[in-house]
Amino acid sequence: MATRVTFIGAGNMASAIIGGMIESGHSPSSITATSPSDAFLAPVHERYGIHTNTDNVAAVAQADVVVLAVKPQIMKEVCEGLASVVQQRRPLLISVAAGLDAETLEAWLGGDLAIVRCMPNTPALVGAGASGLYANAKVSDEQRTLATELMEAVGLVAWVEEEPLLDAVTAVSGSGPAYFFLMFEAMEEAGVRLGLPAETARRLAMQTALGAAKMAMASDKPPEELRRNVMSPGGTTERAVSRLEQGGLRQLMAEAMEECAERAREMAAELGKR
Ligand SMILES: NC(=O)C1=CN([C@@H]2O[C@H](COP(=O)(O)OP(=O)(O)OC[C@H]3O[C@@H](n4cnc5c(N)ncnc54)[C@H](O)[C@@H]3O)[C@@H](O)[C@H]2O)C=CC1
Ligand SMILES: O=C(O)[C@@H]1CCC=N1
Repeated sequence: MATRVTFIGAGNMASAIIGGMIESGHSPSSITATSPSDAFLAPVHERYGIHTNTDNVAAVAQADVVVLAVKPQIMKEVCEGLASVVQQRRPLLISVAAGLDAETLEAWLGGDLAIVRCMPNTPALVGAGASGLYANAKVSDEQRTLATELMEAVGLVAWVEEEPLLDAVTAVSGSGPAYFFLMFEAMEEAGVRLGLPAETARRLAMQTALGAAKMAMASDKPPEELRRNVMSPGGTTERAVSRLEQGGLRQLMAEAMEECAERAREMAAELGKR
């Protein structure tokens, strides 16, 4: 029988993973999503044909894998409500919440449990996600494989062996799509200032990002060399890139990503002691 996966929460991240799983051939009948609100459940049910349930406990009672996909701020309440069914059923637990560490989650769920922490990103929706995974000591090799298979269905998987590194994963890929979306906004605005229709500037910017990512992934050359290949000496790209360097792009990225990881640590401290 297919592995039965229950998502607690049916928001942006859960829907992205569910959409990607179905796209990659996972049977909708083996997936359930929960939410206290039908407003979140109706769209995922209609779009993907999965089971939905407003009762978390009933949905977990049938599950082999439980993906905890609610906001970190309500995770304690959700976990405590699930502790008894989880202790009975003992599914593999996968938390996608930023910050919250495995020890805290395990304690909220009643202790002695196999927990995988996963930091995914929303491009999972189109099968192009990037997830960092960490397993606590109770996760078996078989369960690691299961978590890998689940998340590989929606994109790239990278395991980290030290839990704090998930905050770095959050800074690179969990929050990363937003950096690129911001870049698209900025490139579109600048393209419009240079006279292009907004739609044309947007489509050119996105296709360029896609092309650059595909090319860099297919190449054995480092990004620096690929960049230099675009920069003809004395040409246009050199002028643009030196403006970005003068403006401190690298330092700005370093600072933004440090802030991101710091916020994940703060959230863990704030929420863990509740
Ligand atoms: N949005 C993103 O790009 C990413 C989000 N995450 C993590 O994913 C988690 C969810 O984030 P989003 O999907 O963005 O939030 P969201 O607000 O879109 O979704 C949260 C979902 O939880 C449901 N919910 C609320 N109370 C509940 C309860 N008591 N029982 C069951 N479901 C309940 C809501 O109805 C909603 O469906 C967070 O912990 C976040 O840190 C991780 C990586 C990326
Ligand atoms: O912004 C957040 O807190 C979540 C975690 C990573 C992406 N979105």
